[in-house]
Amino acid sequence: MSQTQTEPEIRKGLVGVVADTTAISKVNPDTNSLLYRGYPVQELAARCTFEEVAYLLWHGELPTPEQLAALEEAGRTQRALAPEVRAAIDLVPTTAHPMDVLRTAVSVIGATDPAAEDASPEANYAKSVRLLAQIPAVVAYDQRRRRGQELVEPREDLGYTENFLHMTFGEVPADVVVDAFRVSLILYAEHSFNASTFTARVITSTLSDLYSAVVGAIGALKGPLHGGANEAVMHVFDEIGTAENAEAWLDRALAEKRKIMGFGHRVYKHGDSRVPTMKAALDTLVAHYDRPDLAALYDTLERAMVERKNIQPNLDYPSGPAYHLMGFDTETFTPLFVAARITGWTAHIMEQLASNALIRPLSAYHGPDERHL
Ligand SMILES: CC(=O)SCCNC(=O)CCNC(=O)[C@H](O)C(C)(C)COP(=O)(O)OP(=O)(O)OC[C@H]1O[C@@H](n2cnc3c(N)ncnc32)[C@H](O)[C@@H]1OP(=O)(O)O
Ligand SMILES: O=C([O-])CC(=O)C(=O)O
Repeated sequence: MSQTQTEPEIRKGLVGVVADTTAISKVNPDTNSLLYRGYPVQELAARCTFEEVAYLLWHGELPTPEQLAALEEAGRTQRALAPEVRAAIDLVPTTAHPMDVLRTAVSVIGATDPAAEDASPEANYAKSVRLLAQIPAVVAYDQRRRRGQELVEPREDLGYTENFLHMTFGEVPADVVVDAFRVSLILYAEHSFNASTFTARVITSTLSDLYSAVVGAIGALKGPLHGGANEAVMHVFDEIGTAENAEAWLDRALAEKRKIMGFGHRVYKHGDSRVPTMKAALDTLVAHYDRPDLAALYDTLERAMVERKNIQPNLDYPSGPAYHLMGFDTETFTPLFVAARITGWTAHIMEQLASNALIRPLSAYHGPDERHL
């Protein structure tokens, strides 16, 4: 760049860049609040089913009883794995990460949908409902096959959350477990322009199809700086072992300049608005499963991290151990995040299409000046 040109302002990682408007959710780090279509997420977590929240994110309003019944009915009848999706899952070795299996399965669901290229709002809504219904079957079957267990067929008499757990574990667990799972799904459902949602919007902005956008979003969510952190938190807990080891482990990890999984956030700098609600759900699980040792490790590491770095936990910190207590394998945690976030992603895909502009930022070249052979 010549001396006379002014340097463009680079916002590495797009930090602080407002890329577009959205009416789906509002993350406010100043008031530490998160609204879905205007409703505080804590109120939704206290009072709503996951399907009600899905409907809210997609349509902008909570459903009437008739609208909810229609959504539930549409979901219930699409819960079973199609044979070609099951066959595709079986082709993926169990050495692959479950996020890779889910990414592949969603790709096959898209490739076998005759309406995949239909980008009308009606067709995209139908695809969103289908993915909401089918992702639990993929996640549950993949965990079971890794354990050498048979597939469990869905039950149409159960709600979404109960059926998800039934397909995974072959039984519906205690109410306290079902409820903690429901809360986690609602808290994970949506979070404005996070990396995976933005990925989905970038792909959508080229007028690619909804399934391609979701496959890309799954890839973005997999990374440990984003959704992969809920799995990584559990690996940290396993590495530390017990609460007595937590402070020494943390000091070592910080000295090695490691990022402590489950802590920090790009937007929230004084704590994640969702953590108190998820921590309360974790507490009910700790009591139910009688695991004060896990709670002690959780508290000790959090206290030490706040003391040393003044960095607060994010949602993945309580979700990881909560999913562990529910009985999920650690590698299944991020696919559970997908099962929830499919609602937010698809809401954003539809919002992007309704007012589309190709997303294509500029870059400042810093390679060699023009030269010739
Ligand atoms: C649901 C979700 O996706 S929530 C996010 C889940 N991800 C994680 O939990 C992974 C761990 N956390 C992190 O890596 C980061 O906090 C991120 C990626 C989430 C946010 O990162 P950014 O907004 O880019 O913050 P940034 O990386 O600039 O951090 C600012 C400072 O805090 C430090 N910091 C931030 N998070 C952490 C952490 N978890 N452990 C140690 N140090 C941290 C950084 O090292 C940096 O320090 P420095 O100024 O001395 O270099
Ligand atoms: O908003 C973010 O950057 C990450 C996050 O918490 C989420 O996607 O839930």
